[in-house]
Amino acid sequence: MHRLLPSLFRHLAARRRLRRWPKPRRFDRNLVVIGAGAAGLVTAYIAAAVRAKVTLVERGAMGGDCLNSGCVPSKALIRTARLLAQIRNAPHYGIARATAEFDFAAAMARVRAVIREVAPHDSVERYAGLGVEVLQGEARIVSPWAVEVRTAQGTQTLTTRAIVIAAGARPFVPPIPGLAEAGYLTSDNLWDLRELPRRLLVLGGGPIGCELAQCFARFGSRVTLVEMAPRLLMREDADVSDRVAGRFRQEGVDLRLEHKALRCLAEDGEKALVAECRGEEVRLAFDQVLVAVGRVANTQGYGLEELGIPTTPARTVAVDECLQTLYPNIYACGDVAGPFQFTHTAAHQAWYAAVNSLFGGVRKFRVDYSVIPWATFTDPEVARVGLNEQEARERAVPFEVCRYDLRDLDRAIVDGEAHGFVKVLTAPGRDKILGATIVGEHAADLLAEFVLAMKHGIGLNRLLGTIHVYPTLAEANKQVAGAWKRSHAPQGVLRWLARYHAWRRG
Ligand SMILES: Cc1cc2nc3c(=O)[nH]c(=O)nc-3n(C[C@H](O)[C@H](O)[C@H](O)COP(=O)(O)OP(=O)(O)OC[C@H]3O[C@@H](n4cnc5c(N)ncnc54)[C@H](O)[C@@H]3O)c2cc1C
Ligand SMILES: NC(=O)c1ccc[n+]([C@@H]2O[C@H](COP(=O)([O-])OP(=O)(O)OC[C@H]3O[C@@H](n4cnc5c(N)ncnc54)[C@H](O)[C@@H]3O)[C@@H](O)[C@H]2O)c1
Repeated sequence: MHRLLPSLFRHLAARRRLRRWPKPRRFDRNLVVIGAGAAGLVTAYIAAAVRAKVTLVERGAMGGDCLNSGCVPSKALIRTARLLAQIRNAPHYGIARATAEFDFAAAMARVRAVIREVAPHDSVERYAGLGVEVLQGEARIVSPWAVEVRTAQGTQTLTTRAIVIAAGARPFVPPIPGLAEAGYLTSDNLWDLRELPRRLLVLGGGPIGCELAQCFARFGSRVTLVEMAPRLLMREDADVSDRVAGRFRQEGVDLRLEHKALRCLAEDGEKALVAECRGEEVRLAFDQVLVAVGRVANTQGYGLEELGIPTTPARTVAVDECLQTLYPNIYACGDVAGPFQFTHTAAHQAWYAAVNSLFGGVRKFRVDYSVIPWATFTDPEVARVGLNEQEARERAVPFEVCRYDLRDLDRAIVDGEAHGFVKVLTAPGRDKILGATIVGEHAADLLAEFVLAMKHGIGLNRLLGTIHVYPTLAEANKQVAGAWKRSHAPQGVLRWLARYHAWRRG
């Protein structure tokens, strides 16, 4: 009962807050969704599928960050970079001479072509066909019951039963003196480049910094990666970061870990970043700098301040476990709400935002964050679901670790890609999977089996009992289950069996 009380009080307070605003007698819409990125598109899709009258408002390009400046362009660029790396590695496969004449402008043109090819999936036409009204303009919440939309044709105010905020995030640009004067790239404007930077400084060793630093190094830029933490991809375990850092160094990336950016300067016709490393100042020259030090939610300028909807210390819109804001009919999902910043988590939350905003009066659902996977598409690829070692320790969750090294896997050897590992955390003495990390070729695809297993409570014993095609990379998942089984073999029974067989031999 005591657990229900706070949520009951919250509910009553939210209702009281709503009553302060004049309620229309009739509503134009059941739902207005702000933002047509992954979160907003999926919210609108679900609302239309259950026959609600829904309007989706987008001020920029349909598809948001993922399609236009995030996942799609970055993965298209990675494809080109990977091909170049493979061509360089051709002698390893018995091809004595394979040369490539790389054309950066053409690679960027391909990126734009890929965006155009994917764009119909997120287009106004597709969503109109699904029953969503799409307005291309700037939305502003003027009351919990009304959204004002400014389009090229004029301004209109829509009354609505519910609102879902899916306004996304943007690159965070730190206040580094001289940075604005030096001019900088972010994941928003990088795609406008037509000439390959000769020396590229990448600020930030998170997923964006790592994926793009490796691409540009493979294209032939001299890349310096500056990261203030002691390792890359700090959310992953140290053995994961080490594998990625090792490859980066091999490929010529100048890794500057434990370097904190202090200021940018222009001297002798050259731009440079001054960073601090263990009390010393280091000068790093560059032609272009890419800022990739995190993304910050869009929470200003569209009515949250006026309605008094608060933000969290992480600067996202404050929502409860059902994605509800301070108002019972306003929800938020995707990057604007956090805590994750992925396309698939935005889409996952969107189901809850749509269903809770439309049917919350009857029943509300808490977002299930129990099994969240993600991947960083570097080479080697890094993929994870559930806990890793550092998180398990931080949360004081008891665990055991089993590992399988991909250098032993037949298919990885055949492919000339025998590197990386699969690491699984299990509950002590049991085969219950607490988390899995894969480093290596196609890690993100291989992870799907662990995601399914965790979601449906399938343990390593049942994974071991599942036939995997030979020779595939997916066999690594079975191999790690085998490693777990061997380390948990009942020693007493085995000793007894050895005696039994000896007795049988006479
Ligand atoms: C370089 C890069 C690579 C990435 N790679 C991956 C990846 O491989 N896998 C992955 O899962 N994730 C990846 N991400 C993250 C992923 O792109 C985001 O998590 C995802 O796009 C978030 O979706 P969203 O709908 O919450 O926000 P967004 O896609 O940002 O959509 C929000 C939309 O709201 C609109 N909007 C905002 N305010 C208003 C307003 N007032 N009126 C009207 N419209 C408004 C914006 O114009 C925008 O289109 C990557 C991100 C970057 C930058
Ligand atoms: N493959 C994917 O799924 C994918 C790819 C790209 C981005 N994303 C999403 O986008 C989000 C943002 O990515 P990101 O890489 O920009 O941010 P991030 O927060 O993940 O990493 C930023 C890094 O910059 C470092 N940093 C911050 N300030 C610094 C400074 N002044 N000097 C040096 N280093 C500094 C931080 O220590 C951190 O390691 C990710 O969290 C992820 O959710 C996902």
